[in-house]
Amino acid sequence: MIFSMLKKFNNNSEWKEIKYPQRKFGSLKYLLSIFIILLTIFLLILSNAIPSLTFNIPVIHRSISFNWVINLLIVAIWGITIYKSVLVYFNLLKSTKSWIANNLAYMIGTLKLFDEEYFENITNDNKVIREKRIIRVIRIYYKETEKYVFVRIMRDGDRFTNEATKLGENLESSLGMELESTNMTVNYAEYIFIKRKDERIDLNSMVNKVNGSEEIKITGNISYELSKVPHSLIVGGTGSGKSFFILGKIVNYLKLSPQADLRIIDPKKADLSLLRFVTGFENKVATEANQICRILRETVELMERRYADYFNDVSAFGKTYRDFNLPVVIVIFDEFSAFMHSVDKKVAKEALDYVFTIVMKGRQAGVMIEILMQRPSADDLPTNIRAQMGFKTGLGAMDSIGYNMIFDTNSIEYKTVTEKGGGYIQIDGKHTAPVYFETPYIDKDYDFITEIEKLMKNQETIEL
Ligand SMILES: Nc1ncnc2c1ncn2[C@@H]1O[C@H](COP(=O)(O)OP(=O)(O)OP(=O)(O)O)[C@@H](O)[C@H]1O
Repeated sequence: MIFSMLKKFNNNSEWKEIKYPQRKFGSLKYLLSIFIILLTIFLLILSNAIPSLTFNIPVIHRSISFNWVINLLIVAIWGITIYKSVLVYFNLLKSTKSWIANNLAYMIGTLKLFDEEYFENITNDNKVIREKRIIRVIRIYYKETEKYVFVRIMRDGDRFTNEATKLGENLESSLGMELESTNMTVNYAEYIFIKRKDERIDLNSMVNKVNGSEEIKITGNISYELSKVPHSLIVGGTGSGKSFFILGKIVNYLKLSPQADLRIIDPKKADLSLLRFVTGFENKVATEANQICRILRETVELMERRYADYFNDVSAFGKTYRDFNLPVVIVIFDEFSAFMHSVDKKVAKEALDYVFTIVMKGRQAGVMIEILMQRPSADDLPTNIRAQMGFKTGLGAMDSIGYNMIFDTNSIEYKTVTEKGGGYIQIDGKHTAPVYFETPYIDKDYDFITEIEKLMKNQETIEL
């Protein structure tokens, strides 16, 4: 029994209900439990349950004579008292340990997430006393894992049903933890908090070697393997940090081994187009429609060549470009929707067909695409392409319609993004819902072009 109690006490991964108002664990009860423990020890000695102890106190033992009824009574009282005192201590420990329960109960109190009604009582001298009683309390459950705290607020059709979906910020400040993601269902609103606060990383910590393969790190808590999440969508308005994010990614893709083979599409001839002045990028930057289609066509041809050369018999079963040490090929397509609107339908269709082929077939051959756009528009980026984007980010302040378009979900409570480079991210296989993040920090004096030139000089032979 004690073991099962211990197990129950230690098991944080079960859902626990928040009690409101909380039961006070007063000092009287604490003193009483000490008294019970002392009494238990005394009775243990008297009832001969600890022979070694009775051996040490022969005077007490011999001076009292018991008949069997008294002995039985003592054993019964002993059993009950030891059970009660252990319970009291476990509850005491539990009440001090569960700061989550305490903080959530405090939140219920401060936000008045309960309903009260007046009841009338008649006293002995026939006086009518009106007293307030709590008749309904918002139902909150929580559970803990090593990394997360889950808080579930039940939606029972009462006045708390709507409230349940709006408590993200209050929960964040009550628990002092960062909201990682939310999950809204008809029956409950679930908030998932990360115990270890996520950290913005530095640009130079983005590539990590993990178990022989390279990981791209986005924040302290978020990282992914390119070979598993090949295609990306980055959405953000002017000044949201899109360019810094993609330039940071470019620098780090050039640090991969073998070094990534990058192709840049910048129809607005903005920052990215300047890379054409960097040695090695001359033929890999496109700004005009015909160049853009050429780069896309050449990338598709390279992909087909890789399939013909490396994946043309059963020995390639289950293998990817990494098994043949091929460099990853990444097309970075900036201002995608602006391009689609600025060219005639035939060119737009040709470009879209190439993009579609890459997103459908590119993963195994290591041919990938990153699409950047200002606004997420279902018309500009067809659903069949969007659905293949395993890495999605929405940067900067955006309305929920914008976020919903990127992440295909409308059950998330998004907080206002004020930080430059802040936004929401969802990576397939890593997140089940978008989470807040900040792009790797880049110093304002950082010289991208010089850094990229340096990295290109170190370039190994790249397959063409
Ligand atoms: N990761 C970052 N680290 C440091 N500062 C950043 C970061 N991201 C953005 N900023 C700041 O925000 C400013 C705007 O970022 P950026 O130029 O990337 O926006 P943008 O979305 O590309 O806008 P536009 O489309 O107008 O180019 C930068 O000049 C920089 O000061």
